Amino acid sequence: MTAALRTTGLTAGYGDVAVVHDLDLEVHPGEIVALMGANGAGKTTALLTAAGALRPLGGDLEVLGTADPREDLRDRAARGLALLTDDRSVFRSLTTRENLRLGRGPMDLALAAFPELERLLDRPAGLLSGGEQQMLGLGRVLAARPKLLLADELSLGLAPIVVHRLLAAVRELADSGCAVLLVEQQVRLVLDVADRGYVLQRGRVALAGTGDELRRNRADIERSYLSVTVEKD
Ligand SMILES: Nc1ncnc2c1ncn2[C@@H]1O[C@H](COP(=O)(O)OP(=O)(O)OP(=O)(O)O)[C@@H](O)[C@H]1O
Repeated sequence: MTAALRTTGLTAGYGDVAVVHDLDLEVHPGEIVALMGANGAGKTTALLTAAGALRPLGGDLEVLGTADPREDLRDRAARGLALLTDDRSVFRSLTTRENLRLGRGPMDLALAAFPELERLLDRPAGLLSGGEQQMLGLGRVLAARPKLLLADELSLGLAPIVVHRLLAAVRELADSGCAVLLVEQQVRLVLDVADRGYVLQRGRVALAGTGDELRRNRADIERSYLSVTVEKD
């Protein structure tokens, strides 16, 4: 099956400083792929480069069947990519309703995924709780029925019960055929839903495997965050 996202020997970073090196990664329609690693490992840099918000420094990048390094985030969004950043991607001064109207999909689909948003429709998004803001950002994305979702730290600052709710919605989206790349530090949470995953260490893939393989290596992955060498079983 054709990958929705494929990087081959990708180098990414800022200016001429590379922080992600030689990254080979694939995300296929219908699967959730976790990109894990400690603070500063290069996860966000890889995600933003795949989205088109950063230009690759080298290597190849294919997004939804097109390998054009001149494409930016706006081009890719028009072709079915959705990016959810760790600032929750909501406009704080606009109401929930206005935020949903700015999305590329019908508001009803967002409200079907997260009915709790209904009573918050007239409230400025900046006054919503962290979990509600994340539901709003994700709901707007789900409503657009993207072909490829790139999400950064969905769990940031949220209670586990809210994170499970968000991840369940992401699972449903993937089951409907969307390819999902989830950047996440919290290994245990993301491996509950991931089909495959990669662990980055100082900008390089230290470990890659299926969800089952990675779940067996959970403790090793967590130790790798403390810079202990990761080895497969
Ligand atoms: N705008 C920037 N300019 C220069 N260097 C940056 C910039 N943003 C990030 N970096 C550096 O790139 C490296 C990788 O950062 P990145 O944000 O990709 O890591 P991360 O794995 O997502 O970490 P975290 O989990 O803490 O968000 C870090 O050393 C960071 O300091």
